Amino acid sequence: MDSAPFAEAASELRHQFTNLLESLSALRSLIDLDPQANDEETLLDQALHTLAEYQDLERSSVFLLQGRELINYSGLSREETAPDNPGFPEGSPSRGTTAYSADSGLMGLAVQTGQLQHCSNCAEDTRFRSWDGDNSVGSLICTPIFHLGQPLGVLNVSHPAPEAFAPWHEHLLQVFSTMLGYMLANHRLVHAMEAHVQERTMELEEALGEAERLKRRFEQLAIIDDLTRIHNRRFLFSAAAAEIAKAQRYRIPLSLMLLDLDHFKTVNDQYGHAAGDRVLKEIAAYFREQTREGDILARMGGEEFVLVLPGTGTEGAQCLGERIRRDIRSFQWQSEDGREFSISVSVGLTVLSPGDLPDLDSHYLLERMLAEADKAVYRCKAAGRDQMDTQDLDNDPG
Ligand SMILES: Nc1nc2c(ncn2[C@@H]2O[C@H](COP(=O)(O)OP(=O)(O)OP(=O)(O)O)[C@@H](O)[C@H]2O)c(=O)[nH]1
Repeated sequence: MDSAPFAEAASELRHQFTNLLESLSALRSLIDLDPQANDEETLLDQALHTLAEYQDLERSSVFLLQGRELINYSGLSREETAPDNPGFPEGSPSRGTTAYSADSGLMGLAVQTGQLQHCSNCAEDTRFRSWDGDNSVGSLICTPIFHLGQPLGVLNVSHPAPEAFAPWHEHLLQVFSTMLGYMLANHRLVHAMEAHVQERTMELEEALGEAERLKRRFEQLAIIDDLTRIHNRRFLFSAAAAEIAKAQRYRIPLSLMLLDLDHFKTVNDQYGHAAGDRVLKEIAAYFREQTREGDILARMGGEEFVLVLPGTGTEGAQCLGERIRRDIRSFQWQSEDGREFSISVSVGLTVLSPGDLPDLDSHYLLERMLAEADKAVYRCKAAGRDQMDTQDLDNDPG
């Protein structure tokens, strides 16, 4: 019995079995690619490498659809399948520079019909148009890449010899391009989500920044007097108590001055409320000029201001208070209708000297200093205004 046909059949079977195994290996390697790790071009390059690793393909490339054009994204020739030599085949168009109409040619046909296009003898097939006069293509398969019914591009494999591809090549490429479609869609989805998350994160950061600015603005507004733009009573109570605590701890003097404008009601009554407002603003600005860094200036309310001077004892504070009194007396204002007027101020001073009442709570001490300064102001008013009086804190133990 002639055993040759059996040997031939066995050899063919072995050949087909090897092809099947290699096809499965190519598909398995494709599954192993991480679609999230790379950009689209790298992903396609890696996909073509897995294909070339297991199959006898001379060239392969992927063209992606952009509008009505197919743009080359990845390409590989046999020589380049060495691990450290990825890229386009020599002489073929470089990445991203060649565009084919998606409405014509073999690739166009693949996109339009959604069917694999197999050109087994390119020299004689009228559907085939060579790249820039390249006649080295004998066989070509263009497989459409689709995902959920949407065309994404075309996977091309070619061989210089005609009739190079068998039906199992077509089957493999169809499965391969379907999986490639899933990978591409997955990759785009992940990246679109990442971009979306990044955009939302930036928006959130901007909103947080804005909220922080608004918070600071409101905090600022809460401690600033509307009319004069200097600090208000709320600020005074927290800031001055802290300064008093510091003065007690480091045993340094601290002066507190209450400045109460005299007969301010008369200013409003005689020259108008607008003139009164202007006086308050300008006097606040003048007080600000007189303060040093670290001093606290606040409008207590109405026509009453407070100056807290850390590190300043009785002599320095009296000197400043007297200068302020004289200056204010000398200022001339004008009403809306051109009448000139001046005002005066009564200054009540109290001084915390080093070692004074060290055990008292700073908030309580502040209240006490304000009350003492108020007594001093009261005495000024009673004595005819436009003067300064000092109330010694020790003279009136709480
Ligand atoms: N224009 C203006 N007037 C204010 C403001 N706040 C308080 N006043 C006025 O300041 C005046 C304070 O009057 P009084 O408390 O009687 O004190 P005074 O007239 O200065 O008299 P003495 O303090 O006793 O010298 C009132 O007429 C208030 O209406 C303000 O923001 N703008």
